[in-house]
Amino acid sequence: MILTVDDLTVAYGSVVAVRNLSFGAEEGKILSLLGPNGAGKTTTLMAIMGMIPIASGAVRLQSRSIAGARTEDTVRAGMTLTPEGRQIFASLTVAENLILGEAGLSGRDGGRWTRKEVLRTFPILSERLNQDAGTLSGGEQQQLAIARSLLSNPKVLLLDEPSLGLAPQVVDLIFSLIVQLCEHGITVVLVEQNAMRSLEIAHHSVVLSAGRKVFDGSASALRSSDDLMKAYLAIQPAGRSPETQGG
Ligand SMILES: Nc1ncnc2c1ncn2[C@@H]1O[C@H](COP(=O)(O)OP(=O)(O)OP(=O)(O)O)[C@@H](O)[C@H]1O
Repeated sequence: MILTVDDLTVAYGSVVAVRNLSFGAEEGKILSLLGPNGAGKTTTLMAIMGMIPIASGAVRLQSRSIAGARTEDTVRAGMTLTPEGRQIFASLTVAENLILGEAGLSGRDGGRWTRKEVLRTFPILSERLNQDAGTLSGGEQQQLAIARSLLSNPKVLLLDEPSLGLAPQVVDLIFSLIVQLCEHGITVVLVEQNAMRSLEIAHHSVVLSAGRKVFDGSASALRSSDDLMKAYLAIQPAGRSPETQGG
């Protein structure tokens, strides 16, 4: 396992959002982290990135303990989060947003994901380099957000709701890009409200409900369990359309 989370508990004051969560992400694979609204998915991603404190538990990236590490050190160690809502700088150009993605990483060994390589993977960004990021479409902004994350050359990329609010054909593009990243050897932890689509590309899945793990197994096993799909992802056996919302 390239990323191991062991007995993680995270609380906001007296509200325990994630309780005794353990899971592992296998190198070069896609892990789909699912669950209804408020299940604790975003909290999990932020806690393992060191963006919010953890109450207890261990997090290891390539066997190295990163629990409690500063986010920038975790990024340097090889794990990056593309947050929900993209959080690009709207009033800066695409090029400036990419430069910020590279900032602070000087001194790190060069990796595959140079700006040139990123622009090759996301060609639309090449055409938009001098445009303010705020003028991009939702799908283009999401590509910019992922591109910026890639510039830190992550071994593990955490993606929080990358398809949120995008038109169906743009969702297709984003999902195919995620598969491409995986083919380049990047381990992806994918939080998605579009549970069915996510399970189509994922190898493994972990399902949370009210902060606790209720499933940990292959994506195909989850897809074929009508009971789990219905109970935790609100997907009826007869209604398994790609548009079904999964939390
Ligand atoms: N900043 C915060 N302060 C207090 N409670 C919070 C905070 N952020 C999240 N929570 C609570 O923690 C729990 C888990 O929230 P989280 O956002 O991690 O869930 P989620 O699975 O990502 O949900 P969603 O699909 O709605 O994004 C929820 O009960 C939520 O209300």
